[in-house]
Amino acid sequence: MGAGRFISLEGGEGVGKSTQLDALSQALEGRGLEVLVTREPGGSPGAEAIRKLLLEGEDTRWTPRAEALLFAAARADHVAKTIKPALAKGVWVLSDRFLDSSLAYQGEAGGLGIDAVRDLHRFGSEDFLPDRTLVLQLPDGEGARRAASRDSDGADRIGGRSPAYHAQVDAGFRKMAEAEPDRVQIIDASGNAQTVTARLLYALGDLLP
Ligand SMILES: Nc1ncnc2c1ncn2[C@@H]1O[C@H](COP(=O)(O)OP(=O)(O)OP(=O)(O)O)[C@@H](O)[C@H]1O
Ligand SMILES: Cc1cn([C@H]2C[C@H](O)[C@@H](COP(=O)(O)O)O2)c(=O)[nH]c1=O
Repeated sequence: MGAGRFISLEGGEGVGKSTQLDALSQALEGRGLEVLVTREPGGSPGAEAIRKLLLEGEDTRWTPRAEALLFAAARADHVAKTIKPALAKGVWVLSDRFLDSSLAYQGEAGGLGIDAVRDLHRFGSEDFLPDRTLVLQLPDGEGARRAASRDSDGADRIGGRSPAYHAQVDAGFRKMAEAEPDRVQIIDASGNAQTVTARLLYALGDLLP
């Protein structure tokens, strides 16, 4: 049994994370790896229940602090019940969003500060981190346009926040890549899906068996 790896795919709304997770899991399975695709908020029964609390309803449903705590609680359950058990079996775990979404959305754009949100992760998930975090980035507004044409029923509680909020989210992801360059890498998400998948595989080259 080879070592499992934990990879998170990050970025703003509609940049192609779900599309790329499907393609990446197929590419990794094609290399003989066992792969589990999961997501945040969610990925375990308890965390999926918290997902509904977080994404449904009015923007004012939760205070910024309560929102950050709910994300951290969902993540703690996801890590303990899904991610760590899979890694222990040698599975490659690919997560649609993880900690860096909380750092960018709640910490940077939400105004709580990156350090405060990282402290919640230290407590909730013992600072458990991905082996690699790949942040998909598109020119301003492009992801929102893709998401809008996909979602005929409108955005969720957080996706529907202002363009200024989402611009700060993008800036937050760039800060994380600067702060932790070995773990967090920005990937150009423009061009067709196959081209983007090739960029992702290249960025994982040193981890592949
Ligand atoms: N490379 C691409 N070029 C053009 N359109 C794309 C590309 N990749 C994905 N799309 C389309 O853009 C839309 C958003 O893609 P996707 O759902 O994968 O993004 P996401 O990052 O998972 O979104 P969200 O953050 O809202 O969950 C979908 O309609 C998808 O088919
Ligand atoms: C993990 C995480 C997510 N969010 C936000 C980002 C999106 O607006 C939604 C999740 O929706 P998706 O379609 O499944 O991407 O939640 C956040 O604000 N903080 C987080 O930690």
